[in-house]
Amino acid sequence: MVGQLTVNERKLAFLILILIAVVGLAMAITGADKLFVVHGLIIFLSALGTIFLVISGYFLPPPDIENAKHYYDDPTRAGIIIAMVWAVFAMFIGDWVAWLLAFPEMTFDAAWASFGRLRPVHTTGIIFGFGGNALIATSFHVVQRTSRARMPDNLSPWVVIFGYNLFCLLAVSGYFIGITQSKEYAEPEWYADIWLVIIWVTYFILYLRVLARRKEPHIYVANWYYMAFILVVAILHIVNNLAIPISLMHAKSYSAFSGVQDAMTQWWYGHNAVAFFLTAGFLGMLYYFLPKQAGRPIYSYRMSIVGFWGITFFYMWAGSHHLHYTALPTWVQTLGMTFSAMLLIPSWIAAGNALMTLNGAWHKVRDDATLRFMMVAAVFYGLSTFEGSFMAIRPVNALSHYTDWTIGHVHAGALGWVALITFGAIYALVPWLWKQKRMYSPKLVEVHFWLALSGTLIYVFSMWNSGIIQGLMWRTYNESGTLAYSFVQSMVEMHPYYIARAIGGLFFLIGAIVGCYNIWMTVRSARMLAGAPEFETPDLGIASAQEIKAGEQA
Ligand code: HEM
Ligand code: HEM
Ligand SMILES: [Cu+2]
Repeated sequence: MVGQLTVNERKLAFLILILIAVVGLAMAITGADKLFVVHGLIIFLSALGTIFLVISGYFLPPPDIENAKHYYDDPTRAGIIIAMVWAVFAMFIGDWVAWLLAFPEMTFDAAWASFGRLRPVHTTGIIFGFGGNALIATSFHVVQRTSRARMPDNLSPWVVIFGYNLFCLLAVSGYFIGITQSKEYAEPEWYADIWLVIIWVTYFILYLRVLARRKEPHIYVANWYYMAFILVVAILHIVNNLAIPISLMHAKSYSAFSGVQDAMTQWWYGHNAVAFFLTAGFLGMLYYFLPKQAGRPIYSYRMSIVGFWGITFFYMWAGSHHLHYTALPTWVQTLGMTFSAMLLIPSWIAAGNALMTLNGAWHKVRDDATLRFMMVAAVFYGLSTFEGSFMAIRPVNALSHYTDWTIGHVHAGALGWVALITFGAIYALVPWLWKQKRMYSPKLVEVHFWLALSGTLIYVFSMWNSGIIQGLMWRTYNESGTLAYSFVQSMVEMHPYYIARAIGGLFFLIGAIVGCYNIWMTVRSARMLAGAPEFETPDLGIASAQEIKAGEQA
């Protein structure tokens, strides 16, 4: 990593890290509560560790000029590996939580192992650790290729990757020890939030700087999706996390909002985190990697643009579907419901566009598990958005809300769509980046595919069953007008489904571990072949963005 930095960049990296270390140390020394001290130490040690990394390469010869003519891919390589580490960690915790729900005694009487703490470790680790790193890594790749422009400097992408992972580390370590502001998907406290703002703004500016250097007149549609992801996540994060810390030496803060305004702000955030983190960013991934891997232009470039504006506009208004039958004014609920129904149109435009792109390449879908990952992801994207629009209808939500149906919907999107498209993109990207003809073992990609697909189906089907049973049991009355079942009776009914879900999750986790092994072996064989003539990757084709776009004319 350091070998690629110029002398000035090394100095700057050193200074920035010293500054972070000082802040961490100050937090640790002045902290008025123990939790704050622990986080100060984590910041201090992370910066210190990275300083050693920089120092160890400080006197390496600076990069040659030749190098600067190539795309800068080291941060992408690092980002992919970090994403896979988060994947295994957070899926392991997810499966643990799944077993915990079936066997509640598994907490061993330890606070850190309770459901309330492990669950956000799973959601944050998987969405932000796995998903976020994969989005950052692939966006660096895509923006350089489709703009035919290199990173403007070598330091900024590393700042983004280091800074972002420090944020994830603060978040996840915090939940274990009991730091949370109790806002779903926005649990980290004020100092971590401020740090993320700095990193996210750096990321957005970096993205714009690459685009400003572009030699391609057109800005390819994948970049629009990635930019919407970066920009909107910044807005959501800043507004939802407005809070006042009880002091500058405490980890705790109070939200600037209260009551129903707080709820609405939170679900405007939570819903649009789904929209712009778990959807727009991954659609950017889809629109680049699927046509590339299929070797076909996008079916309709116009549809991809129309879909973009539909998704960005409609999603913004739909957040209130998380607050049906609450103190929120009915008209706001109705507004959210209406926009959720309309959302189906741009969602299916995107899913349909992806599937139609495969026309003429279906034999490749049959033979190539990487492409099949992407194809199935598009199908699950279509399914989960249909389900979401349906669940947003108020009377339907009366049944689904508070039940496992929601969890089933979440994981149809999260496993079926987000994780599968990511694995597809990573399996395409790893051989390109490490200059190999293909993955170490295409057989293992195939094995991963079937484990992931069966795991997803088992997970989603068991949650649909359990969710609908729960919903129906909770609303069944007997002749005297009282509830026919107690809550515990419904819990007993859930037990077999919870075990099934945990087994499905285990399949999914094993698949991810197989993926790690395969990626590791690909990287290793690339290292062993270092010095041998490089395989010319198809991806370096200059006119790539143009070719992918050419769909309509063809
Ligand atoms: C090995 C695979 C996985 C397993 C076993 C698993 C398991 C779980 C469990 C047990 C819960 C708690 C459910 C509850 O509160 O009743 C949960 C929640 C959640 N998981 Fe996963 N998960 C997995 C993968 C993923 C992935 C890949 C993502 C995202 C990309 C994800 C995102 C979420 C989200 C957003 C929630 C919160 C859902 C809600 O409260 O509505 N999970 N998961
Ligand atoms: C047209 C698109 C979609 C619509 C209209 C939609 C709608 C909904 C609705 C109505 C709920 C239930 C709210 C409740 O009863 O509490 C929900 C929950 C959720 N959906 Fe979707 N959904 C869509 C797509 C997706 C996708 C693609 C993903 C994931 C990649 C996703 C992730 C989630 C999550 C994480 C939750 C749980 C939030 C929570 O309570 O923690 N949704 N969605
Ligand atoms: Cu929503």
